[in-house]
Order: sequence, then structure tokens, then C-alpha cells
Amino acid sequence: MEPVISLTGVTAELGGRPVLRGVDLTVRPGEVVALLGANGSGKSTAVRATVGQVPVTGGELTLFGTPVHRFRDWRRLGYVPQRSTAAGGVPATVREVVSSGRLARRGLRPLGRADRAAVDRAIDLVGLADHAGDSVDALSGGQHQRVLIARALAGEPELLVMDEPLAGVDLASQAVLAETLRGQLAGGAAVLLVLHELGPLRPLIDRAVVLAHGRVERTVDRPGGSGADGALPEEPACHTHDAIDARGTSALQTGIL
Ligand SMILES: Nc1ncnc2c1ncn2[C@@H]1O[C@H](COP(=O)(O)OP(=O)(O)OP(=O)(O)O)[C@@H](O)[C@H]1O
Repeated sequence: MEPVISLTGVTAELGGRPVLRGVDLTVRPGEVVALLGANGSGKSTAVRATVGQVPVTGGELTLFGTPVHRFRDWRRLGYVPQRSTAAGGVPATVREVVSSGRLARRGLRPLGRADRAAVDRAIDLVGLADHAGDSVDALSGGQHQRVLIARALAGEPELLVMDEPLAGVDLASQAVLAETLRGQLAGGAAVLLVLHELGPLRPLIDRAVVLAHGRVERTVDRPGGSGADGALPEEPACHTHDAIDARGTSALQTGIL
């Protein structure tokens, strides 16, 4: 089956510094791949390169078989950026922000019945039906994150790319997201997501890819499976710095990160 995302020896630079130093990564239809790694290891850059926001300086990156620089079919892809970079200060309601997720599908046509139904479905899926008319500025951080997820879902994408979708989201909402993703997967979607903790998404993940210094350090298949117990700790600490306690000794015994 043709991969929906394929990175082969991908390099990228930011501010003149190499950030991705030859990343290989494949996501096939229906797969969920998690990108893990310490702060600064290149996770967000890999994701942003995948959605065409960071230019690739070497190697090959294809989306649905097309080199990313020639890819135009963005309606097939839903993107949830890191929260801090998204929609800050925009005076819009939840429904308006989520409706913008239909843009790539409908262009400049007014919202049709199918568009409105998809928007309502997405808002419902993330549990914000009671807040659809609220200003996003009035939402909590975790609710805001759910709006961004709903915006991506509203486009009914074949591929979801999410940068830390669980950041600032409480456990109950993480479980809601896991259920939502399960529904997307049942519909055949593929998912690439940056995570700091696998949390309730663990059983859904086909492959965990750990980045270090802009390269793939290791790959763990089926981190939720029984055979992966030794490879992934119960709940990986994702920041190397977090694993160092006040005395400067490592608090992590078996962590992959
Ligand atoms: N705009 C920029 N200009 C220069 N360097 C940058 C820029 N953005 C990020 N970097 C650097 O690129 C490296 C990778 O950053 P990236 O955001 O991809 O890491 P990350 O793994 O997603 O980290 P985190 O877990 O903190 O989100 C870091 O060393 C960072 O300092």
C-alpha cells in the first residue's frame, strides 16, 4: 500500500542551523505513528516539514505519493498545530473556527448542508456542542485545544497530523480524543502525532518513533502491545531534562527518552 507520508533521509534547517539531519519515517493508510523525543529533538520541525511549513533541504518527502513541494491536495490532510502558535487573539466563535477547517474543501463557496453537518459532527466529537456559539477567547486551554482538533476533523481528512494534541488536555478529555481517533481510524484515516506521553492513546499507536538530535533514535512497534513492555516504560518521561532530579541523577530507569 502506498504510504500517505514518506520521509527518506529528510534534512531541514531553521535559522541556518541543521535541525533534521536525515529522518526516515513512513505512515501507511490506517496507521497511527507517534513521534516522541526530548525538547528540541526536531519533532515539531518534522511535522511542520510534512505539512509544507518548513522547507526540506535534502532527502525526499512525499504526501500520498507526491513530493511535498508539488502537493496541492491539502483537503486530504487535517493539521493540528502546537497550541501556542494557533488562533491566538482571534475574536471568533468555536463554530467559526471549526468551520474554517472546511475551507480547503469548499473554497470560497458559502457553507452548504454537508459542510454544516461535518462542522457540527466535529464539534460534537470533541464534546464542545454546548460551547459552539462561545468565543474561543473565553475557553480554557484544554477546550481551545479541542477546538483545533475539531477544526482538523471538520475537513474529514484522510490524514491527521497533530502536534502535541494532548498538551494541557485533562485525562477525561484525553479519553475523548482517544475515542475520536478510534472513529477516524475505523473510517480508514492515518495519523501522525507528536506526543510527550502516550497516555490513553497508547493502545491505538502502531509505531512510536523516537527522535534525538534531528535523527530517528529508535522505533518501537505496537508500544501498547505486551511485547513492548521492555521497550517503552509505563509512561515515558519525554524530556531528558525531566528525567534528571534535583541531585542531578537520572530518575529514569528504563525510559526510552
Ligand atoms: N525558528 C527557529 N529558528 C531557529 N531554530 C529553531 C527555530 N525553531 C526551532 N528551532 C530549533 O530547532 C530545534 C528543534 O525544534 P523543534 O521545535 O522541532 O523541537 P521539538 O522536538 O518539537 O521540541 P519540543 O518538545 O520542545 O516541542 C531546536 O533546537 C530549536 O531550538
